[in-house]
Amino acid sequence: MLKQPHLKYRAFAPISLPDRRWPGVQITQAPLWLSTDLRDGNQALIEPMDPERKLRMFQMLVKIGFKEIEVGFPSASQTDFDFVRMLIEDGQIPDDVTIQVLTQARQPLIERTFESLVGAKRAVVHLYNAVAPVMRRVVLGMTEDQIVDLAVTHTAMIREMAARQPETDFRFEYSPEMFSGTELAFSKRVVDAVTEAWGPTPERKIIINLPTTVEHSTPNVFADMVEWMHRHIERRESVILSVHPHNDRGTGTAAAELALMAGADRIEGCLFGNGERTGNLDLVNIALNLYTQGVPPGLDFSDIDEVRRCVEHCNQLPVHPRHPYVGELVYTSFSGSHQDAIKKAFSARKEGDIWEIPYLPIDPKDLGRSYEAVIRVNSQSGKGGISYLLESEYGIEMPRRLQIEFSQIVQGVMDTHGKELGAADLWQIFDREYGVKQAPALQPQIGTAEDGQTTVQAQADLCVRMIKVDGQGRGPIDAFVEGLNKQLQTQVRVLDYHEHALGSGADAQAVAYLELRVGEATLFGVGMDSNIASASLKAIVSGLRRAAQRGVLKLVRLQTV
Ligand SMILES: CC(=O)SCCNC(=O)CCNC(=O)[C@H](O)C(C)(C)COP(=O)(O)OP(=O)(O)OC[C@H]1O[C@@H](n2cnc3c(N)ncnc32)[C@H](O)[C@@H]1OP(=O)(O)O
Ligand SMILES: CC(C)C(=O)C(=O)O
Repeated sequence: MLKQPHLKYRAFAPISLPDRRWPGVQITQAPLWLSTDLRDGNQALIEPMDPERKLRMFQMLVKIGFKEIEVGFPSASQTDFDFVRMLIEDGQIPDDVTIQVLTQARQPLIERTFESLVGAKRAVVHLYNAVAPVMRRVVLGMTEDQIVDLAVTHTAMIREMAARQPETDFRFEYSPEMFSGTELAFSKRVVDAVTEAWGPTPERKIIINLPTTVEHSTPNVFADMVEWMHRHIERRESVILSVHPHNDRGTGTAAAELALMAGADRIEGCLFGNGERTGNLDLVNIALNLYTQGVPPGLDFSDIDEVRRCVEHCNQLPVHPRHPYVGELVYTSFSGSHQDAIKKAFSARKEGDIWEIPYLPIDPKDLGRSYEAVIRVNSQSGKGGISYLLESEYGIEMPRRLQIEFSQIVQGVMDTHGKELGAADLWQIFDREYGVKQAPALQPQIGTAEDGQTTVQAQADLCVRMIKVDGQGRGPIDAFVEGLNKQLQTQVRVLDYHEHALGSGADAQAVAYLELRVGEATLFGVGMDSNIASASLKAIVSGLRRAAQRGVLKLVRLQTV
């Protein structure tokens, strides 16, 4: 065994392009898109799609807005051949959509390919052959000249066959397979020869597609290679320069974006990055990256979960929960500081503002997702997340110091159970702690004394005892506290007061949050009632009951009801 096994690998070589321009380029428009889900994606599946799945995928791609769709390798299998026939014969191809099919540079395969396309209005015939040194040497056993000849001969053959089926508007794509592992000068030689053999014009361009069949360099090297081709190939004005990245190093998206900056016009890939090995380029990722820069991608992902369901059904492969833009967890923050920032940014945001929500690069609603899962609470969460959930799901707008108090209570529960808490769990904890829903009746009678002061008579169940309250003050709260203090050894003071309405119309409720000083302790009480004064009095009782449970409340007189 080798002592240093890494020494069997060769490092990729940088490209000499000192005046490279791509690093300063900004992408300001969407590329032409080609979905190869039904070809490169399909050929990588454990079980290739059956006709039902193929059609469902095709229809989804059309619905998303793809105008060029590679639908298969019709000479490879009867299933692929029949699918192309079905699309054509059943009129499944909309007028503004062009199908594309792949073939090797072998006459019988090309003949079969043309057979599959009889009757199509438009089609792109896509020819490939490997050009990289290892493929020339090991797989094809051909010299450079023979490779050029292979490509040119079969391009000419396709041209002739296309001329024999004039009812179809044929376009042509050529891929020097393994371009990213090939000497640039040789790629240019093959591509120029093929372009000449096809004879494109600026009005009827050839598609030259540069694949990273296997990604084996950093994306800047691929960008250099694309820019070099963009600047050196002949008849550039008659060429649509396309790229076809794979994702072996996990940088397929970066490679595609840098390639666009380097001069590529068109991108091939699959939805959510299905495809050989680590997959093809993820087209959704690129499209939505553009979207978040204010560039319309021309593809519709406004119901991204529908697309995901379709892709999972057709590919019989799951999409990872952390997959960009679509994963189940990608709009969810668990950690406290993220939740805090999101909550504050949502509160500060006004209709029509630029989207600037920290930790949320895109508005989930733009993709048909809700804000429900944006914040989830576990042991990493803080007050921001907890209060966001109670506010968004139950309309509870806790004042800041109550948020701090309540988050410590939640943390205690979390430390005991260690599980995620949903909004309903938080509401249960809140209700249990502050006794909101089952608050004891107060039966308050609020009146006005001769001197204009407010009078309150009520009964208050303080856990330890039910007491009768009879007080007078500047308002109902003041009067109630005055009445309470006459009977309490531990004196009560109201430090802060917040209230808001919950719901509207006949069912509207007021929620009051009162911060109390009870002896040496400071704590909150919460009250809910259809009457705002009663909600406040209930909040005081709620706080005192909590104080009693902690043993910090002492009565002076035992004046029971
Ligand atoms: C990077 C890519 O994704 S390219 C697309 C790859 N996709 C597929 O291969 C899926 C569909 N393919 C198939 O079903 C089959 O490979 C077929 C039907 C096309 C051909 O099958 P077979 O004739 O049995 O050949 P096989 O698959 O073993 O291919 C190898 C032969 O094709 C030759 N070959 C490979 N690529 C090409 C090409 N682009 N042009 C011409 N010949 C080629 C090889 O040199 C080899 O030739 P040899 O038999 O003389 O050694
Ligand atoms: C046929 C070509 C474009 C291909 O699929 C690849 O090189 O990955």
